[in-house]
Amino acid sequence: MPQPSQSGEVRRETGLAPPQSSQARWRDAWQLASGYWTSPDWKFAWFALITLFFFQFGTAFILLRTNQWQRQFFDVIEQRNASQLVPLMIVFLGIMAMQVVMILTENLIDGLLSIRWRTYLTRDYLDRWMRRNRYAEIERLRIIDNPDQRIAEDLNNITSAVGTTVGALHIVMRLIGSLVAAVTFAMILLETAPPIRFSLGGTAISIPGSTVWYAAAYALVGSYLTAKIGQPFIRAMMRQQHREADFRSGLIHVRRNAAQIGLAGAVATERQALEQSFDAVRLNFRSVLYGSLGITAAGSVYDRMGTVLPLFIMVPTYFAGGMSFGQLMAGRDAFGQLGMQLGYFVKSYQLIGQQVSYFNRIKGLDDAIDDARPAGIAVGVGTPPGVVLMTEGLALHRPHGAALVEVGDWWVGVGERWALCGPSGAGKSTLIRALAGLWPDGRGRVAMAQDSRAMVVPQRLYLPLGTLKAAICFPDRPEAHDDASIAALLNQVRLGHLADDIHGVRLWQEELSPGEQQRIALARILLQRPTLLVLDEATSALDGDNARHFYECLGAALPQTTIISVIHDDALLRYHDHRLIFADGRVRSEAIDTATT
Ligand SMILES: Nc1ncnc2c1ncn2[C@@H]1O[C@H](COP(=O)(O)OP(=O)(O)OP(=O)(O)O)[C@@H](O)[C@H]1O
Repeated sequence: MPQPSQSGEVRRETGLAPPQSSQARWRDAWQLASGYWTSPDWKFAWFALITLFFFQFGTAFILLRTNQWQRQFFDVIEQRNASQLVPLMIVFLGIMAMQVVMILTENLIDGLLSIRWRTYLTRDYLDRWMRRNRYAEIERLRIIDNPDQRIAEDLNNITSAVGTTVGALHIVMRLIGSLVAAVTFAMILLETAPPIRFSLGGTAISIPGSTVWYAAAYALVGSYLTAKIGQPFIRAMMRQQHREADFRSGLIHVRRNAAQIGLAGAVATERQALEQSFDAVRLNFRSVLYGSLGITAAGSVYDRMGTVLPLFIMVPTYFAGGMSFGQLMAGRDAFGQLGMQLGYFVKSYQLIGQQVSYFNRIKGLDDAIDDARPAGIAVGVGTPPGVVLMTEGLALHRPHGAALVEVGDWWVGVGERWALCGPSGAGKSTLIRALAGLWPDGRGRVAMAQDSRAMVVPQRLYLPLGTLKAAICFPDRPEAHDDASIAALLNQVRLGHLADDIHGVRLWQEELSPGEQQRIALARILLQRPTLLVLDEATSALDGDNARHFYECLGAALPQTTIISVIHDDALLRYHDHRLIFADGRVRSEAIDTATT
């Protein structure tokens, strides 16, 4: 049964995680968000942060000036004073110009900060995800779903400033701006607000600033109700992201295996599986939709009420001659602004909910990266003279602890050629992974000679995107080798017909047959000239003649190279001098009499 990790995220097959405590959630979010401000880019980061912070005061100042302007404007109308209209219009244009300049500058800084922050986080996560083979380990154990989406999309959504998603910093800045503006408008309202008078137990009580209190109460009640209405929406959003990601990875899986699915006549089955996966998206979308409708309804009632409620509250004072028409209109604007700023939470509830789910998913990735268990199998360097590879007390386990095969002590001498034989599933490929340091489950030790240059060739070769030359030279850069030697190699491995195409950029992994890919592997080996070569069924797709040619090329070109190869075909035993036989969870070694094979 998969267990929840520290973040509460569980392995994908169990679905959504139980909710985290809000304290832990805030701590994790803080850790993720704060790193950039102490990174090498800290000067720009702080410059942008401080500038954006002060811009919030600038925005509040502009809102204040607009409010004062409204008051003057409506007073001029009440007094029918036409001569003041032109000067007021000029002031209005000035305020508007200031506002436009501020918005543009703020957007520019926001955008630059967003991409630099994202760059920092993306590099950090790529480093940590790929360091010490964590990315392969996460896939091998299927710890979390879609780490790619978390790095590409969730980090973008957290740091974003422009576009459809409003990022975390943007929301924080708007909250600060709202607070500053709320204080400013509370001061304006205080100017004209009559006190609230009532008697308590015979004592007359007077609280100054009635309108301010009404606006604050209005915003708090609105925020509370929206928070309540919004809770199911957040849960539905988190579910939606998981399901969207599953649907997308299903599509990618079908695309990658298109030919195999067609050959198996399984198009209808796969189509149905995709439909089911999309059904999960579709059904949950209803919850997202109904949740967002609830929030939208709450938001629009809140907005509408905010425009008339202050008039009903202040009109009695106006009728009693306690304020001018301009003050009434400016008071209504101030009430609306105060309510809007205090109630930013109302409007931003969806955004905060989305951010919480992005942070949670990134935290899940963090846990998966940091969740590295101590390796049971130690891999090191240093062997006795004449030994190129050795194991000591090596036992291989399955990922969840069950024993797979007991290898014990095994020494491979310089120049020896070992065949690893045994039934399917006995653990031959797992031993090779352990030798390469990619299988930590088990106990014992693997050591390699200090000066050895090892190369591991799996059954299915990895061909990077790009030219055929890049695929042959990999992991070297293509420029490291000249075209003529690559063409000669292609001839040597019986792929001479591709020699004119080495600069063609194509999907070589899809285009070349498995047997051709195994001959590309041979070309790579001849180019790299390793001192220790480990082959895992590297000729499984070749016909008998080409498989023999493969080993004969190795024998001729790399006579000193030590070779360990997993084989199923006894006809290839003649190219080896020892074999390691896997049977019943153990191994035994024996010498091969090459004269009789
Ligand atoms: N990532 C993994 N997660 C869980 N089990 C695994 C994983 N990789 C391998 N195994 C299991 O370990 C066992 C040994 O697999 P391995 O690939 O080493 O066998 P093999 O001897 O190379 O087989 P074959 O000859 O068919 O290639 C198998 O039962 C396999 O299911």
